[in-house]
Amino acid sequence: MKRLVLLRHGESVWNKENRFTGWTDVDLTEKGVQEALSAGEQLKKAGFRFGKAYTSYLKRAIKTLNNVLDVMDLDWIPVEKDWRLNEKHYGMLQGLNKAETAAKYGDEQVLIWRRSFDVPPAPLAKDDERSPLIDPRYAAIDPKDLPLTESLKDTIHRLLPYWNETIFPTLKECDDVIVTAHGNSLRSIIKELKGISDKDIISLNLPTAIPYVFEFDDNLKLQKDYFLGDPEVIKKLMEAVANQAKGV
Ligand SMILES: O=C(O)[C@@H](CO)OP(=O)(O)O
Repeated sequence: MKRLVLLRHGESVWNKENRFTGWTDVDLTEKGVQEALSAGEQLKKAGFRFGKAYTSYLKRAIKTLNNVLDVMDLDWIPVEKDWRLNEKHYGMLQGLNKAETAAKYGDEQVLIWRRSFDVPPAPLAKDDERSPLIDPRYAAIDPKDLPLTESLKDTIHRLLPYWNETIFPTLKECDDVIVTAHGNSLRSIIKELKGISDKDIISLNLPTAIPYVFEFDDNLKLQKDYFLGDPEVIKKLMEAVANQAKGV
């Protein structure tokens, strides 16, 4: 049996402040660190032995992974960081409070920006100080590939080649693989793995730091998928994510 774990980072400072984050490189809160540590404990208890890990270029995902691997005494395993696992770029919404934005533009418009398949928020200006085009960490990447805003469709477009060519084939060599990333970059992978339609993906909301396990047979055919933890608690956490952008 082969197992893939998808893990959204623990609570970040901007999750706590209920702000759109996207590519902004905010840190974990103390609660976020604790969430990551308890995800590590759960994974250890469930007998995972990761052979390889993948994460994004953003510290909330990187530090979540480091905390998980530390608890599991797996700090030594190869870790690959890639910008294509970054969160969906939220354009001009980055930094804004979600509930205030919903109060201003309406719940429905904000739901479209957050969860519609192909409607991106307004883009950052090219010379905005937050633009990835002037951030040294993306200097080696072709500027035409760097987003100033994204819809989920755009996130999938940049992530899927990396998923298909690099992450997924790792399961041929390693029985257990972990990916720590972000709500929407992970929704992109889940959509692909489970064949979820463009319409149905709208209602999938991922809670922070709850391991989502995918089991495959030796031919890498998906057998089952499940979250580690109490289903009732997880359902409530998912609803809370969905409700973050209700107008105040
Ligand atoms: O702000 C963000 O970058 C994401 C994830 O936290 O938010 P949302 O759930 O609204 O897509």
